Amino acid sequence: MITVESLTRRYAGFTAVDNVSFTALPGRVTGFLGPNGAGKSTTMRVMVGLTVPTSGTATINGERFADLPNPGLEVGVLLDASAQHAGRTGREILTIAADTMGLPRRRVDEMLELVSLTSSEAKRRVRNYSLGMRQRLGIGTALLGDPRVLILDEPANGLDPAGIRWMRDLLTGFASQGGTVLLSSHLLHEIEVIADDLVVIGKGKIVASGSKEELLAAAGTLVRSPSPRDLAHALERAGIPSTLAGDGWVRTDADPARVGAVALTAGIALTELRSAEGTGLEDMFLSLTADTQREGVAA
Ligand SMILES: Nc1ncnc2c1ncn2[C@@H]1O[C@H](COP(=O)(O)OP(=O)(O)OP(=O)(O)O)[C@@H](O)[C@H]1O
Repeated sequence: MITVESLTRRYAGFTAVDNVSFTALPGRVTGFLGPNGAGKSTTMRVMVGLTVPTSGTATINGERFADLPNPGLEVGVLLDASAQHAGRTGREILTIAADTMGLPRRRVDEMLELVSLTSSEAKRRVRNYSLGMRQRLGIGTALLGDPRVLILDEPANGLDPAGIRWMRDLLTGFASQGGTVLLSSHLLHEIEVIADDLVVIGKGKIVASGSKEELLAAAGTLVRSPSPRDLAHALERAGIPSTLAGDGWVRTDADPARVGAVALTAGIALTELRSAEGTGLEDMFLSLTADTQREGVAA
């Protein structure tokens, strides 16, 4: 289990991660989503002791990463597949990691087989690896110590379609045996297929978290108007809470018929009105993070 509590990380007056709390549970794949620069990598770096938090904590099975005696046996980490020593071969990288963790050398061959790197590829220097091969090697390194927790930043990056499916099966299999998986990805379709739980972050703050089903079902109503603020005020007067989602969109939990009636009574023109349910993860993601998107896109 991964527990993040009131985590904040500031850089010279800029708050990259702002009072973030969530858990990633055993037996489940938790998808960590957010626009570029939202704070995903920073949060994951704090989890694995690479970045010191300004305040708050991140623990793995109740312990801070820095306090784990042999961290590779508890948590497998893949944050940047290109950060591996480019002058070493794949086999050397796995062998050094196995020695560091006190694991038998046979684990190296088992991992090479698991991630489908051939023995001739394993002898090649990592600088000559393709991105997908580096990613496979990174996954092999993460799984070497047979950990119960995985923290993966964009693990599908660079993988071919068969590789993406392999990764999906690997991670769902890992979780189904009681493992905890936290993965970030911009591939929303991948997340939609694989994740049980979602944590959505925008501009350093959590904007939604919960089970995928809950979040997709509770998408509510999306309504668009040339006067979104007037609409939000009219809804408020009618006792309906709403949020401005940017680009004229307003999101509310009330059903579309009620929202339409309020707009009619208030004389506010609408350009679109629909239930957000069933629109899928991409629309949910874009509407939840519209205020924090560079492009200002809405659902
Ligand atoms: N060492 C640092 N010094 C200053 N700012 C930093 C540092 N590390 C991260 N940031 C800033 O913190 C913010 C969050 O970055 P982070 O890499 O966590 O985002 P992300 O959600 O992983 O983005 P992406 O989807 O693009 O990978 C960004 O604005 C980034 O520029």
